[in-house]
Amino acid sequence: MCSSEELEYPQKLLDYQCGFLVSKTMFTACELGVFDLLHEVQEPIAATTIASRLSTSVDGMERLLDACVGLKLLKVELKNNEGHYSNTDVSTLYLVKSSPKTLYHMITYYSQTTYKLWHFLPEAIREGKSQYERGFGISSKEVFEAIYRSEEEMLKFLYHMDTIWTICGKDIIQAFDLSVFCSVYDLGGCTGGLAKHFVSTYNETTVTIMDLPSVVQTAKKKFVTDEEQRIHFLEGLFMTGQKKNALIC
Ligand SMILES: C[S@@+](CC[C@H](N)C(=O)[O-])C[C@H]1O[C@@H](n2cnc3c(N)ncnc32)[C@H](O)[C@@H]1O
Repeated sequence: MCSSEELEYPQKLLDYQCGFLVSKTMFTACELGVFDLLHEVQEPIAATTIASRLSTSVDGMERLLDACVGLKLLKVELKNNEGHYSNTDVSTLYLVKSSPKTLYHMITYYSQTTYKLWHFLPEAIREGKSQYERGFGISSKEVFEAIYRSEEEMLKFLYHMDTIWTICGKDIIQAFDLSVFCSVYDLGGCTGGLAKHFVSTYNETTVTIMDLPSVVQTAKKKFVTDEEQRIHFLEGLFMTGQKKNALIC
């Protein structure tokens, strides 16, 4: 049932209609390095300075900064009649690239990959298939071949996946009592985001991550340190219909 307010004024629909404008404003500020610069300078600075440091137009930057103030991603104060901008506490924690809790990698993935693919949502619904071919010129039937179309793209995806666990991993692990399991296999365990929370919550548990060889090699190099000794890796393929590796859990 709709409320009479909703029938009088379609606020929800207007919000849905404009949702992508909000997303793209935050994505753009992240990608251009606005939050990183403001974190680096550690004091409120004018739009002209920000535009010059980030090599953008002044007019465009002023509009972006004011939109970010409206979205509460930035703060502004007047000094000599000129707006000076700084990060909010939330932006410092989640939007600055160097923060341990940064969403930067997930945001840039959404901006550069997910956003582009969602442009073809009508085609995806009509055809019932992913739109990597239209979006990125990759015709593979295997979606992970498209996602991992280059080493650079694979790394971007892995950082994107890892970010999710830095935000909600602890809550997910603590939502269940998993203490009875001393040996855990994480199929498609990727960078070990879940595994790290597992071994830090349960002192006796070992986790074996099974993933594609290239992913395992990158995870070992860039995401899991030697100190995390209770995390092991297994290279292989699952669900391909090919009997390349037997996996017994
Ligand atoms: C959506 S990601 C999820 C990653 C991880 N479970 C997480 O939550 O962060 C799916 C994972 O499955 C892996 N994967 C996809 N197809 C695979 C296959 N045929 N064999 C092994 N791993 C595969 C990918 O490399 C990726 O790490």
